[in-house]
Amino acid sequence: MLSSNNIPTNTQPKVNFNTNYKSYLMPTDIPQPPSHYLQNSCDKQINNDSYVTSEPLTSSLNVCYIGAGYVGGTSSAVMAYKCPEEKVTVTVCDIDKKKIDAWNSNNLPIYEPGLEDIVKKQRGKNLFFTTDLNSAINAADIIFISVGTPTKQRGFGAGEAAELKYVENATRKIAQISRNSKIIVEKSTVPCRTAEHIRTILNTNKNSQIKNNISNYTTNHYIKNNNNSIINTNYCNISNNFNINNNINNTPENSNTYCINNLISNESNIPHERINNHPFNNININKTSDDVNINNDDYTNLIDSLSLSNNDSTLTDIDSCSESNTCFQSQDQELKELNKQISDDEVDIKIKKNDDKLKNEKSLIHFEILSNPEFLSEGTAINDLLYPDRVLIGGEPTKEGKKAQNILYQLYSYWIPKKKIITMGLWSTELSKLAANALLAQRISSINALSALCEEVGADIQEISYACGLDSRIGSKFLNASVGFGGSCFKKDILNLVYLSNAFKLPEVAEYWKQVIIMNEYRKSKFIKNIFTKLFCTISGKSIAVFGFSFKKDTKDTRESAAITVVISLLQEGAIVKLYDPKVTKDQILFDIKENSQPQEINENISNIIICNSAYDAAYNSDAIVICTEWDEFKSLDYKNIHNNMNKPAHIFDGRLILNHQELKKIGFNVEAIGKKI
Ligand SMILES: NC(=O)c1ccc[n+]([C@@H]2O[C@H](COP(=O)([O-])OP(=O)(O)OC[C@H]3O[C@@H](n4cnc5c(N)ncnc54)[C@H](O)[C@@H]3O)[C@@H](O)[C@H]2O)c1
Ligand SMILES: O=c1ccn([C@@H]2O[C@H](COP(=O)(O)OP(=O)(O)O[C@H]3O[C@H](CO)[C@@H](O)[C@H](O)[C@H]3O)[C@@H](O)[C@H]2O)c(=O)[nH]1
Repeated sequence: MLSSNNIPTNTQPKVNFNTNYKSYLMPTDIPQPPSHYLQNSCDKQINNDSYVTSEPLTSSLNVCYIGAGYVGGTSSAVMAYKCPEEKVTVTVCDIDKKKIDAWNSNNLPIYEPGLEDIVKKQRGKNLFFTTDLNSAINAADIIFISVGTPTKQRGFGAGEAAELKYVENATRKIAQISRNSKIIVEKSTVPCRTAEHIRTILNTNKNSQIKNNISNYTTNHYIKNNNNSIINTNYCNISNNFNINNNINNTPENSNTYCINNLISNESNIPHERINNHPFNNININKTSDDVNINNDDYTNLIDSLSLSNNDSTLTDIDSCSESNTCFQSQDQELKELNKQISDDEVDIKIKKNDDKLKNEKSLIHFEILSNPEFLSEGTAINDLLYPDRVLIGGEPTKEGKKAQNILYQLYSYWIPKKKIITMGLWSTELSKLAANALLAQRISSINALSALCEEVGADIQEISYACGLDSRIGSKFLNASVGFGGSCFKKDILNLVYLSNAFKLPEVAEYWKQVIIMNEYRKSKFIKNIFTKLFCTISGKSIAVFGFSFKKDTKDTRESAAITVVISLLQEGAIVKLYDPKVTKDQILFDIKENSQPQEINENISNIIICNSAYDAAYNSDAIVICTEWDEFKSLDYKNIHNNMNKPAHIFDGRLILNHQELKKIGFNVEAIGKKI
């Protein structure tokens, strides 16, 4: 049985929230839903009935997640845990072997309360982690794309737009590999209308389409070939190592792909955009010491054998041999057999026959795209996935679209009350995700803007939050003032919204949302400036203990953590930073400091940071404590003892409002906190 020790539990009395559940889905040790869970179902149903039917899933489902990060790893595990093992198999794949190895080990790549127990329970039963994308994609009925969509660093939209190359790569991979129809689900957070791009890429690159292209090009090739002798003077080095991947690499230095492209374009004058779509752009032909020279006949036969093969094994062989030369060996064998003169007529007939067959095959593959954004928060991911406020399923209002929505709806209803599963249009679903994050972040920036005012006028931001939160129209959540919000999502998703607004020529809308980020940066810098001022306007040579480095408690994720900005600023002022975080590793901390330092500062910054094993070690002989993350353990430290071992006057700067400030004052600390005068 599952040990629920680390799975988030709820102390509320058990609620039998869905009597339709089969008993094996509700063993008694599964964490129970929060008491409000069933009562507050969504106020407004968006025409659910027109999208879904009550048909249950009739056959078993193979689910694949592409991307084994925070979202792919946790949501797949919960899906495997909550669905019947004999009905739903979940395979999570990633190109990062280290990450997959970690998912398959006792040392998971991410920390989330409750995650380890669930993974240990399901792994090897109906939950699998693999780097074998091809097999996972091939076997899947439903594929969730859960790769990263960070802010673009270069080129158009740099600093604002979402980097969609990982989504596109995953999509192209699906197109290349798929041999049957699939439902493709956008799980990653993407800009509005990305589903349209995914659909276009899939439909123009599906495997049979690729074969069609090959055969068309081959036709050109032969005709050209017989009309002039260019090919006779061209020799092409092709290694015996085929590797289908998504990297289009046209540089002559790196790959012979260039050679093949040149060959094709020189010969047949095919425009470059067509070359870019050519299947050989998806076949990376690496140079190795085993390079072989392929002459005209072998080359044409090679194309012939690729394009005219009646079964799928040729491409499958190539797919599966990315790290060995076995495929080419068999290819080579095939070439020898095929190495005979074929008359033009024969070729044309052969191509025609295959084109008809392939066109037929192509028409059978259908990809239906759904949008199903994830709303989990780090640190509470398992609870959020078990008891989400809502699940959005966006799809096309077509027969196929509704059918696909219905399948996903049925899958989720294994553990989520049906009223919480909302079906709606694709674009609304995509935008809802950005909107939700923008609204949440906006609340924090609003309260943080007020906190700055509180510090000047003598009001207390916690009292303001309490007073405002009691208004049921406002609500009390996400009104905690802090040193600033962090995490991998808020900033990037708002920037994405800003980019989208500008792209649609709505500069006022863009400016409005941008202000949420400007306020967040302001909140961090005001906090840092206060530390500087209260330490007598010089920090140089002083020891500052920093408590917490992750962007919030209960996660070891440090992406966009406010602590990074605080620590870098302290180091820039010449402080010795003694840092303690209960979960973040030393390597991660040093990586973040290096990444965020100016090149000329890196060495000095690294030599002035000491990673400590406890809060007590960090505070020992320090001049000040700076709380950056609200880890629970910081609330119950022996601050009297800590104070005794600090340089005097001992300062404490509470960037998370988690400490008892009056008690600390009594001990003798100089206490400063966000949004109040102590
Ligand atoms: N982290 C969160 O709390 C959270 C919550 C909700 C939504 N999201 C969104 O979900 C998406 C994923 O976020 P994350 O935090 O899980 O990212 P992550 O960086 O933790 O994981 C992404 C994974 O995708 C893998 N990957 C990239 N390209 C691949 C490919 N072609 N094939 C296979 N694997 C590939 C990477 O190796 C990486 O392991 C983002 O769009 C994010 O905005 C994140
Ligand atoms: O009142 C608050 C609440 C949060 N924070 C900070 O805001 C940041 C984000 O916190 P949170 O939203 O809890 O964590 P995330 O994991 O970033 O989750 C957000 O981003 C995810 C990725 O898109 C979404 O799925 C979630 O719904 C959304 O809450 C953290 O630094 C928190 O410390 C505050 O300062 N004050």
